[in-house]
Amino acid sequence: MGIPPRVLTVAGSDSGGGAGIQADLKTMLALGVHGMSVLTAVTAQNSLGVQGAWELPAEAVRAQFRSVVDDIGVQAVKTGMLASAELVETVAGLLAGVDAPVVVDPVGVSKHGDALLAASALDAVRTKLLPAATVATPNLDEVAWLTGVRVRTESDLRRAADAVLSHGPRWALIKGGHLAGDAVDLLTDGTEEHWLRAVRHDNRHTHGTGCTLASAIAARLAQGRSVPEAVADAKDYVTGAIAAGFPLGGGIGPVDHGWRFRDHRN
Ligand SMILES: Nc1ncnc2c1ncn2[C@@H]1O[C@H](COP(=O)(O)OP(=O)(O)OP(=O)(O)O)[C@@H](O)[C@H]1O
Ligand SMILES: Cc1ncc(CO)c(N)n1
Repeated sequence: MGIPPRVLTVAGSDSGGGAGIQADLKTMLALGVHGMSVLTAVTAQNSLGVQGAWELPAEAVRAQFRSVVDDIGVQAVKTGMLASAELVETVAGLLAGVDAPVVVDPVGVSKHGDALLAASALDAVRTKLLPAATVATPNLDEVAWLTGVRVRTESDLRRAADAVLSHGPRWALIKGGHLAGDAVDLLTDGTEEHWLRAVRHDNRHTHGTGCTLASAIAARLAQGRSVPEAVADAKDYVTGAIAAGFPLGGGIGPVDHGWRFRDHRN
């Protein structure tokens, strides 16, 4: 019996099930790895926004991390919502002792603009978390607050990537999902450049896109793919999940993490 690669997500809970830990674990199941979680915060969240958020003590984050890493082991780690400077520093310190690729999704705000990271944590993300990343996956708002670079067109993506790389991640994946036109992302390590282009799906049900993409990258890295291969495959997966996103509640519904399993005759 084959043992699947193990992937750890360090992130917050989204009670609505579209983003956060829930998106990460569903993505990992869909891509054939064993998903594990270190919870950093609990959010009360749905299709309309974030109604509340409670951060866990650093001690609880450390204990979950040690339980997983010391016994089970990890082939890749993904980080998402880290809430505060203290948790960013705690997680960055824990990652230093892990010999596995790390995907950092520097989550700042939710799709509705609700804060998921304290403003006081910005410096720790720049100086402690980004240097620990094999791949950092900021969206355009996150690029702006991390580097000051404002991306308005595709031609600005290269400058954004250079600014992110200057903080030390091995690769930067700049997500152009918030631009008009095709959904174009740029992956670069400063030497190689890979442009990832997908048709934009005219679907408002996109809750969880960023978490899903980062977790898919981590899953493929754990399966031994190179960074460019992992990102290309993750992009295909998230594009299909966005195309199949469905309405739930009164606002923005989730992407469909299970789109590859659906029996469309039902
Ligand atoms: N409407 C769309 N159609 C196709 N692809 C999209 C669409 N919107 C975003 N994407 C793609 O989805 C991926 C995630 O990008 P996005 O910029 O939405 O992340 P994000 O803002 O971090 O997500 P989140 O709101 O979950 O934090 C990228 O590959 C992006 O190009
Ligand atoms: C818990 C959580 N993490 C990440 C996101 C991404 O937007 C979200 N909405 N909620």
